Amino acid sequence: MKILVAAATSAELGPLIDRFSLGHDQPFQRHEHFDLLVTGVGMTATAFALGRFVLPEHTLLLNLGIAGSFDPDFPPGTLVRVCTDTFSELGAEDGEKFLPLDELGFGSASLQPENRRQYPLAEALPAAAGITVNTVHGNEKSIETLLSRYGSGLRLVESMEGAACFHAALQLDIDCLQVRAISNRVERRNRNAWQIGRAIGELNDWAISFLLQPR
Ligand SMILES: O=C(O)c1cccc(C(=O)CC[C@H]2O[C@@H](n3cnc4c(=O)[nH]cnc43)[C@H](O)[C@@H]2O)c1
Repeated sequence: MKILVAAATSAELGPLIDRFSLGHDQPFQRHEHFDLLVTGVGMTATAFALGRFVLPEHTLLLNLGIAGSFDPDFPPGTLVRVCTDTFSELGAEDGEKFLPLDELGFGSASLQPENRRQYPLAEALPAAAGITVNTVHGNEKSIETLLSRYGSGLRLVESMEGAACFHAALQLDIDCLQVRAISNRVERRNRNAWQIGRAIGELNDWAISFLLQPR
């Protein structure tokens, strides 16, 4: 099994990069245990990078990063496994209504990986539902609208890449795990409250253990 680790920024994987003596500046690097891809932020950059760098030998795409949380049970520092992820902005407006992709007849905006293998270290993490966005929510009205669409009790987290990774893995017929460390609550933008260092620490401790498992 060869793992492709994908993250939006090298900063999110700083401790892992140091632990495995990799470089902080190259987008794609090979290591005996895994390959590492830094995609850039957002779904377009992620999809393009995965299209370029996923190789036939990769059997697992491991998407790692920080994320925002809508759920008070997932405060900053919490590690979650995103099991389902939705392109929440893909659709059409009809006056006050939002018509998701599914209702337009263009397939499903919500994706779930179809994994062949089991991954106990990932499966032990709390399960979350993800939405993937181009615009980080930071406005009370848009957060209220979003929660009225998806419900507030859904263990919901937000990233800018997750669903693009699930899409690529499904297209390429490979396993995919998305593990995110919560860096911030999704609320009226309050950058001073983001706990990025703490989230990166938790994420990298987990990822290093995962990659060092005997396979
Ligand atoms: O400022 C820093 O030191 C810093 C270090 C590492 C990473 C960052 C980022 O801003 C990473 C961007 C990345 O984070 C995800 N993210 C985090 N919170 C949210 C959110 O509330 N909504 C959506 N995405 C979020 C996202 O996947 C970005 O790619 C900064």
